[in-house]
Amino acid sequence: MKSLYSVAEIRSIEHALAATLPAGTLMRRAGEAATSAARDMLAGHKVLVLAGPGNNGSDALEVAANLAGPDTDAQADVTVLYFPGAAAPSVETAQALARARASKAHFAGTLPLGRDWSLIVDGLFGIGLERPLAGAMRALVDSINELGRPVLALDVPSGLDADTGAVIGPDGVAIRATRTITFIGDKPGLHTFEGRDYAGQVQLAPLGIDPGQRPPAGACLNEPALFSLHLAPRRQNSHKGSFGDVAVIGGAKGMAGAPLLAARGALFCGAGRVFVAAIDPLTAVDFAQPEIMMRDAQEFDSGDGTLVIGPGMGDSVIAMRVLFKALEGTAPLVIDADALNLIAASPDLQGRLAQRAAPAILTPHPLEAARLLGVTSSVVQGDRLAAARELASRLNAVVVLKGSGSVIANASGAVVINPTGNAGLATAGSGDVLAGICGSLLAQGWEAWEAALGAVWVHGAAADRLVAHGSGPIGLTAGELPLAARAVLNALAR
Ligand SMILES: NC(=O)C1=CN([C@@H]2O[C@H](COP(=O)(O)OP(=O)(O)OC[C@H]3O[C@@H](n4cnc5c(N)ncnc54)[C@H](O)[C@@H]3O)[C@@H](O)[C@H]2O)[C@@H](O)CC1
Ligand SMILES: Nc1ncnc2c1ncn2[C@@H]1O[C@H](COP(=O)(O)OP(=O)(O)O)[C@@H](O)[C@H]1O
Ligand SMILES: [K+]
Repeated sequence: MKSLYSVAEIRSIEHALAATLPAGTLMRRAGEAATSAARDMLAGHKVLVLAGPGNNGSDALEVAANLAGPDTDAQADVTVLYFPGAAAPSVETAQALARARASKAHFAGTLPLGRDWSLIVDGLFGIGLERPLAGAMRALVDSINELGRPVLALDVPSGLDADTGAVIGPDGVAIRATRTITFIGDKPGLHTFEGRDYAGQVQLAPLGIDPGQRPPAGACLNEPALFSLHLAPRRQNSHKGSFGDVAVIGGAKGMAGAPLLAARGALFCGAGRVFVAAIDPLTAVDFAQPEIMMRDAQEFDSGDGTLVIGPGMGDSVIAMRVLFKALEGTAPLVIDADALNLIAASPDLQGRLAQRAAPAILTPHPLEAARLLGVTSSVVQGDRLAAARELASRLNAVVVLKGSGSVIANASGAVVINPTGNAGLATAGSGDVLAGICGSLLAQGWEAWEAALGAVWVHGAAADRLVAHGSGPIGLTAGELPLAARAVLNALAR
């Protein structure tokens, strides 16, 4: 399992280890691991090392000392910008500082201009960041980001909250890294919200601590192992009834495309039969996808099939009535888009949803999640893990909080962050396709938790596959996702 540790969890691991390891051991190991990552990235010899007042700065000073070396033929020409704190440095920091000063590294007072840095090492702040970067430090971070040179961040890009992936603000700044080498355990903030943009490629350096010495983490990264129990090649002796029915309920006037996209997501990920039950039926057949059966939502009886409710559904009286009926019934549900907004506006519907025994997956984007929680979308984005956890527990459902690094949570408090997908998905209709894939996996007998994890993984990997083949991220369309998702799912099942 790819565990993700909160700052509090890292601190408690650190606390437990302090009793067993000689002082400074972890800092030296962090310095060595980061030095080797820096050497790996270094194409040239001019290195700028930014060292802050805490232990993140000590790690950086270790890197500076290692890269510059005491000998004249050391490979790197290292410049250090060191920011001592108001308090006296710790014994470890003082040792790292003495090592760096004894090396060939130059200490500068301000950012030297006109130097073509081969690599910048960011050791300003790690998990000890307490407030937004201000003054000279803020200006320095702006200048570093403008240089556009390769940056290796130590532990966490400075300015980023390791728990939430938010740049500490308001109107905050953070180092934009090419790569982040993170120590002891990986951290959620590197993988969601702004974290993916600021951390770049994430590398874990466990510092010699074996996983058995670490307590279970509160979150983890999504990976096929988490849903592989449902991945299997199809039996030859199967028929369409073996793979379930999905009915997508939605499609108010002017929004017919949304349920069709969801239906295609469901069809191409293997549901046996797929229906669109439209609020305002416009067409008897989808000529581009004649396999999809078109029905009128008011007359439709889904039997024991899976319902995907909400895409393009609107907020009419008919939409409300159909949603009420779905919540009263016992069908497995995927609840998306307008259906989420209707539920957000009705404490009665929220109560009914929470009381249901049948599985439900909710797929809100941040604004929909905010409406459900009665807060603003910036509050949701400010702590995506907490928001997803809270919604799952309040509404007794599996929740997929969408966006860069989608967060999947369940009512028992499990939280997973999805690493697949890219900004090509920031296009109308891609969420509809995701809802359809969720419904498809539910209809094929997957448990709600694994269906959500599998669908989010496959949906993101489909977008990654399209980008790898040149179809995006700019201009990627939601309609291209179902075919790519099919390829990803079949590859996984093999
Ligand atoms: N947890 C561990 O066991 C290990 C931690 N290590 C390093 O230690 C780091 C944590 O060290 P610290 O707890 O000293 O924290 P940091 O080095 O992240 O920063 C804390 C210091 O910065 C000050 N500060 C915080 N925000 C500020 C701001 N916005 N402007 C100005 N000053 C600010 C604090 O008052 C404090 O002096 C980790 O990120 C990692 O790099 C590694 O050496 C390996 C082992
Ligand atoms: N920048 C991004 N990086 C990764 N995934 C993204 C990004 N932007 C959007 N997505 C994904 O695309 C989908 C968009 O869904 P949604 O916002 O509901 O759009 P729509 O309602 O138009 O279909 C979600 O699965 C979301 O996680
Ligand atoms: K840092």
